[in-house]
Amino acid sequence: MDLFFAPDSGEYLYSIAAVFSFAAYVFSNILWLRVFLIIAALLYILAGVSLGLTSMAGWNAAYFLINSYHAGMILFNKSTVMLPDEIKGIYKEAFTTLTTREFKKIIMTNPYHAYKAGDKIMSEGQDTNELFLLLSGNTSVISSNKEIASIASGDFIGEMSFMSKQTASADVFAKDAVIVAYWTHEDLYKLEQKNIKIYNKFLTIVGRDLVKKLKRKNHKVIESV
Ligand SMILES: Nc1ncnc2c1ncn2[C@@H]1O[C@@H]2COP(=O)(O)O[C@H]2[C@H]1O
Repeated sequence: MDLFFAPDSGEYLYSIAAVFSFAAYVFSNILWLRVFLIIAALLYILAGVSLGLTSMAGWNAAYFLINSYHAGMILFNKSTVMLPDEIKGIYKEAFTTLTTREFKKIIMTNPYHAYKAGDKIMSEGQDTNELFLLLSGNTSVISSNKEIASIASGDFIGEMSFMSKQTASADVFAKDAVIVAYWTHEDLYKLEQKNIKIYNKFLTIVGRDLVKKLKRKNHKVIESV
């Protein structure tokens, strides 16, 4: 404490705080930036108390609280959550670019839809407003009265019309009991506005799904030649 109240200690603390503030802006990683600003704010508070500058201490207490809150939120969002069994495998297969918390939040945007065997999920040529993710069950993709593909759990349905802004390219029927998570285009627009980083990760996942389907189609064509 003596050292703290020693003459010049306020000046030293102020200088060290300034170094931490300066260093904070070197980081492009927002968490480290905030951690350094938290340390700097603490040092400014001590400097303010030591120098008898109440407003310096007061304002930095406010900065300390704001940055602590945001750093806490970043760590909270990074922390792992338990995923329900029906989505654990799907997460590991395709969604690991999102944190488990982000994935859980996205997948639970709307209550799941359930379909019985034979139910039509999408109609060729119709405008679609929903993008589905098949959580369980199997579906059949039908065009010109022929099954052109089947879609299993972990795959999207309706991603083509979502990406191309065109009508559905085929009919899709449930082959057995099917459960899907879904997003309206409005849901995804809201996600884009609210969190562009998560939205871009989500779009990349949808893009990968399309590539996977294209590869499957290529294999089929090669096999049939
Ligand atoms: N060749 C294919 N392989 C896998 N899925 C397909 C294929 N063609 C169409 N689909 C799916 O069927 C859906 C019909 O609606 P969309 O065109 O929006 O999106 C389509 C895909 O999800």
